[in-house]
Order: sequence, then C-alpha cells, then structure tokens
Amino acid sequence: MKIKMDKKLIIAVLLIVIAGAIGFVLYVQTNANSDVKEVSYNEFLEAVEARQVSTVYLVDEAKIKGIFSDGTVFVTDNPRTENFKEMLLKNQIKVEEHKANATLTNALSTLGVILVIGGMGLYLSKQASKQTSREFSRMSNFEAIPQEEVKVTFAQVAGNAEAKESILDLVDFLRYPEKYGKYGARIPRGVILYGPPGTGKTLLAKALAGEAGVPFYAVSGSDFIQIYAGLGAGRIRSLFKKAREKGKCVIFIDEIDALGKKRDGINGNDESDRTLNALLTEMSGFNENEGIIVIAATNRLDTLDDALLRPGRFDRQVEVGLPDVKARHQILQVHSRQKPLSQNIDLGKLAHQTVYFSGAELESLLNEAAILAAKQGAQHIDLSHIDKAYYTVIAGEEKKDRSMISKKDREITAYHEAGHALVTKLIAPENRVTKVTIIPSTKGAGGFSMNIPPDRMYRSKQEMVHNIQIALAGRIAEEIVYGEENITTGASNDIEKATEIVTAMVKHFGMNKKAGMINYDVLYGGRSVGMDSEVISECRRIMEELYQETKQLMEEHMNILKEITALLLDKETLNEEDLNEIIFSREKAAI
Ligand SMILES: Nc1ncnc2c1ncn2[C@@H]1O[C@H](COP(=O)(O)OP(=O)(O)OP(=O)(O)O)[C@@H](O)[C@H]1O
Ligand SMILES: [Zn+2]
Repeated sequence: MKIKMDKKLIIAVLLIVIAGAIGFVLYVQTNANSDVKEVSYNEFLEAVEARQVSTVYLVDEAKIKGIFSDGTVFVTDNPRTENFKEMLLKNQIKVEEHKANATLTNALSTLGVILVIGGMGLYLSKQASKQTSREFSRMSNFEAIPQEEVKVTFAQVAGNAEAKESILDLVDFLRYPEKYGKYGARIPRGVILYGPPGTGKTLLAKALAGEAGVPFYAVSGSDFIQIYAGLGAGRIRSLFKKAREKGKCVIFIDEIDALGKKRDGINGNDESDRTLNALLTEMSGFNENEGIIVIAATNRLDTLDDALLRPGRFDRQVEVGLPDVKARHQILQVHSRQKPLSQNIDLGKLAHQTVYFSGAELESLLNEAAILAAKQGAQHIDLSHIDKAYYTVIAGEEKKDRSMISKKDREITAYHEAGHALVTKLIAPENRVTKVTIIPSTKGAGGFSMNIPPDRMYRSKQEMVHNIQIALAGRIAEEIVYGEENITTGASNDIEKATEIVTAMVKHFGMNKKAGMINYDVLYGGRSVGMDSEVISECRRIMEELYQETKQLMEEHMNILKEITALLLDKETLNEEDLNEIIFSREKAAI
C-alpha cells in the first residue's frame, strides 16, 4: 500500500509545523535560561552517573553543549573519545549530532516560514487526516510469526555449512539461556548475516526460531526510510516491547543498511539516526540472558556504521555466500522434494549448469519449470521445462547469458586462486589453507583464505616475505597463462596487501639494509610519510625480485597449477585435503 505524494507532503508539513512550534518553545526556554553553566568533565560524568543529563549535542569542537534533566544548559570539555557516544546512549541520554542553537533571528524567520506553510497545510489537511491515521497504524505493525507457526528447520537450509554451524550455536542458547547465565557467559545479542541477495539469510533466521521453538519477528530497514519524524524510533521500541513480553524470541531486521549506514557527516539523515539510536538503546537495554536474539541481514557489510558492530551489539558477523556446485545440488534437492521430476533430470548436472545462481534463483528455476509443466498438463517436469525456465530466471535480471560470459571469467579466477594456493603450499607449508573457491564473495571475485597460526607474538622477516609472494601469486598465474597483455584488475587487493607488507618492512621494521634502522614515520614527523625516494625504490626492488622469484617457482610447477585449476573449475570450492592430495601425489610421482 503506497500513499500518494501530495498526501505525504501534507502530513510532512503538519509535522514540521508541530515540530517547529515545539522547537521554538524549547528554544525560547533554552535562551531564557541562557546563563550557560560551565561544568568540568568530571562533574559532567557524575551527572551522567546520577542520570541527571537529558541531552548532549555532539559536535566536533573543543566544547560540547547539553541539557541537564532540570533544563539547565551546560557546556563541558569534549573528550573526543571513541566510545563517548556509546557511553551516553547506554546511560539513556539523548544524543544529537548537531549544534544546540541558532541565532534568534534565524529562529524567528524559520518560525515565520513555518507559519505560512503551516497555514497552507492546515487548509489541505482535512482531506488527509483519515489517510494519516491509517498510515500511522500501518507503520506500527510488523510481521510477527508466533512460535507454533515458524515451521522452518535447518533441514530446509541447504549448503551454507559455516553459517549454519554458527547459527546452530545459538539454538542451544535460546533453549536454555539460564545455563549460560549460570556461567556468566556473554551471549551474542546480535548477529549480522551478510551476503548477496537470495542466499538464505531470512531462511536461516527463521530456521533459528523454528529450531529453538520461539516466535519470530521481522521488520525491514527500508520500511523506516521516508517515515514520519519519530515514528521509526517508536516502532523499534514497540517491537522490542512486544518481543520482550513474549520472552524468548528471534527478531529479524532485513536490510539493516537502510538504518545503519556509515555516517559521513554530510548526508546525515536525522530520522534514520534516531531510529538507529533507538535500536542500539534497545539492544543494550535487554538483559543478556533473556533469550532475545536480534538477527540482521545486509548485502554489504562494509557500508554499515561501526557503532552497530561493537561488542554487545551485532558482534557476530556471518557471511552467507553464493552456493558452490555441491551446495547448489543440495538446494535443488531440497526444492524438488515435492515436485514430480522426470527420471531424466540429473540434479547434479543441473547444479553444474547453474554457476552463480543464488538459492532463491534455484528455487525459482524449479518453480518456473513446475508452472510450465502444470500449464501443459504434463505428467512430469522434464528437461524442456527446466530449459525454458532457465532462460526465464536469468532473463529476469540481465539480458546476457550468464553461463557464456562467466566461462572465461571463471577460468581466469580459477588460475588466479590456484596460483595463491600453489605458492602457499610450496613456500609456506606450515600455513593452513582453509578454503579456495571461485565463487565470488562480498570481498571480491574469488576467494582464498589462509590461516596463519594466530598465537604468534612476532612475525619473522621470512614470513613477511612469504606473504608477499603468496599475495603476488594470483597475478603471476594470470600472467603466465594469459600473457602480460591480458592480466586483469583481479589482483588489486593482493597488490595492496603486498605493498602494505613491503613498506612496513622497509619503513618500520628496519628489515632493509639500504633504508636502515629507521622508522621513517618518526623521521618525517608524520609529514610526507614515505616520500623518501630511497624507500620507494627499495620497496619496488624487493617487490620486483620477489615477483620474478615466485614466477620462476610457479613455472617449475605448472602441471600442479593446471591440476588445481581443473579441479577448482569442477568443484568450485577446494579444501585443504583436496589441495594436499594433488600436491602429494605429484611429489610422489616425482620421486
Ligand atoms: N541455502 C538455501 N537452501 C534452501 N533454499 C534456499 C537457500 N537460499 C535461498 N533459498 C530459497 O530462496 C528463498 C529466498 O531466500 P531468503 O529470503 O532467505 O534470501 P535472503 O538472503 O534473505 O535474500 P535478501 O537479501 O534478498 O533478503 C528462500 O525462501 C528459499 O526458498
Ligand atoms: Zn588474489
């Protein structure tokens, strides 16, 4: 249900009038009281403790203003600490991120404008009032699925093994929160699931509620955009209030990025700030062992406000990626359970043909095929239905045939990732390679993850050198296989990482003879850091030497590189055992 623009405008105008009037009264009050009290930071903290502070205006200046509960305006030193805002919010203090006052003339002229617009608004408002109340009541509703009706279980979520495991932990907590309370364990209150659309984030959250047998409340961040002033925050509060009355539950917030975008100070949106603050306050408000878990979903983790990711909030972040071929096979199996598939459909083969499909697209593929079969009154869903459905599904979002374009890209990615994996195994076998994949993730085109034993206090020069070589290996593989002219932008993160390591070695750690035992940041007092031409040329020389050395190493092991690539193209994801098998059997053969 969408209301028409003009009515929205009327409502907005009305609200501005009301807000303006209130603002003016407050302003006059504030100014009448204009002997601003200067308090020391310690006095201020005491007042916070005693809950005597009602509002603080956070500005990037030496002094900040605020209002005590009794209405007195005060100024105190701006501590400029990172957690200051959080501390205020935790103490239930209203935080406004702009200045407290304007000049009187400003206020008066604003009031004049408001009165004129308000008059117009009032005139038009009569017809709108009905609509308004309907809108208000809609906005305070949210999707609440009672416990008995959350039927989703983990069996319905295919693939996503890591995400599932991480969510599975929480089931036990929701079932027996007391158990954890007894040990004083701090349980995550919030989990962020991030990944591309249609990969099963909502499904996982529902499965958590389903498995734990608790109610499921769902809202979407985008519902709060263009909402009327103050309503978003109110809605959050009423959501949590309702949830708390029920006791244990899962609260799901889809598209959290609509609420919690990084604030850049320019495009600050007061309304979404207010809603976000309400959310953060509610989340710090509930008792750790009440058994409420908030799950939020987003397609992009990197755009989220850091305030959301701090401990005690959404401190667990779980990636939900696109499915690899094995996961696609499982998803197809889950969704064909109730469908009369013809014998000649091989779901394993279909999984191979649906590279880059999300879970939702696979579901839709089978569904479209079923609809076609039903229309024709066919006995089974057969290959012709699947074929037609395939094009309906991919035509839905882009005209090009994905399977064709992706073929070349897939191969490039495979060589690139195989390069990283091979070099790791060759020069730093003590490193664990947990996963190599060619399925794109939010972090980039391919995926390569390496675990270096974390319990080390120091890194040796040798290890740093190895890490540079590993980072360069993706590009090197591309260059060897496709030629210097055809290298791609796929290595940009790798180059960044390698550059960071090499500059740290030369500039900070005294690991380069020519540059010497100098910390160049200290030497230059923070100015024109690293512009020393000697430093630059040393970094370049080291990088070039390592590049050539690694390239030679790879050229000597091209057969292994090719084998890893072929297996990657087939299975899309390899784990450590797969890699070891290839490398071991090769080594044995060489003996
Ligand atoms: N891993 C999966 N296993 C089984 N079905 C899946 C899976 N992923 C997605 N689906 C199917 O796709 C549908 C949509 O998935 P869901 O709404 O959970 O995706 P989402 O990640 O929340 O997407 P969005 O980011 O668009 O909100 C599910 O209802 C289910 O039918
Ligand atoms: Zn790479």
